[in-house]
Amino acid sequence: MIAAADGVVLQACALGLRLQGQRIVDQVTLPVQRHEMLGLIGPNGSGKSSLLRLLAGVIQPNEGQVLLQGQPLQKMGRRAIARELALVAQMAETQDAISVEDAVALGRTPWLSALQPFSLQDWDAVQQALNAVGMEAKRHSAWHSLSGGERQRVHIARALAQQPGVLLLDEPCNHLDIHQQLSLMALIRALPVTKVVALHDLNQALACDRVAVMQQGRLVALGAPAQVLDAALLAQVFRVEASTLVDPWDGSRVLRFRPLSSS
Ligand SMILES: Nc1ncnc2c1ncn2[C@@H]1O[C@H](COP(=O)(O)OP(=O)(O)OP(=O)(O)O)[C@@H](O)[C@H]1O
Repeated sequence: MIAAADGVVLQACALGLRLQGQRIVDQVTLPVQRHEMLGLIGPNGSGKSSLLRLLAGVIQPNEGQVLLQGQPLQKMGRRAIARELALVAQMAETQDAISVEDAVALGRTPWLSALQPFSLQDWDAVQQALNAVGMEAKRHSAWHSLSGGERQRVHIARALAQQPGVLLLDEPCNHLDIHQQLSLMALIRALPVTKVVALHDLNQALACDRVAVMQQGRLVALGAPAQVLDAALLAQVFRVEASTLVDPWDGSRVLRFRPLSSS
């Protein structure tokens, strides 16, 4: 559990985003605690990706602001932000003619300068990141030769090589087989950094420290998964009837769903 004294590292303050006259993110205030794993959940189109992009400074809000370590993101340079925070976007792309190792090495960019060229320490960070996602055997492979799941792992390795204090991940388990999903979630959970993870699998969300629930651009609930993900919220936000089972293997809670009729 996260102690309040750990402090807030990233904060959305009354954030609003409008696109083509539509409210995509609406008055979202969300403090992210140091070293917590915060699951960001909500139905398709509820604004999860948009909120992550706002939190990363990739897009600018129409209202409110984002504070990173207490500083307004809009006043920070890209390089300063990239030293603190990495975003692994959904379906992120990379230049075709690049090796896996070079794609991961791009994560070191915020730390390099004319006076500080790529060093052994940078290669160490790349090596560790490749090991963490189990892609060291493919380090010399061409990016375009990878499967969808392997590309996803390389994107995560690039973010890890960046060595940020805050990691934002947009549906990191997309394209991954069940073994890779479980090992990636365990890897993410064990990282000694602050994590905000957009997830569709509500059973994966149960393993987060807290969950933030989005609906039509608004933050409608925030708290411990066991408290937040009750039958009433699941019906109202996700339009499902849920039952809770207990896994006899370890006693953990498992959710099962049936769709509610749309009427
Ligand atoms: N560039 C854009 N222009 C107009 N509308 C947009 C744009 N980007 C996103 N939207 C709209 O904003 C809403 C929220 O999209 P967003 O991708 O943030 O939702 P999401 O919760 O991440 O969805 P999903 O679970 O399907 O990935 C959607 O209705 C989407 O169509």
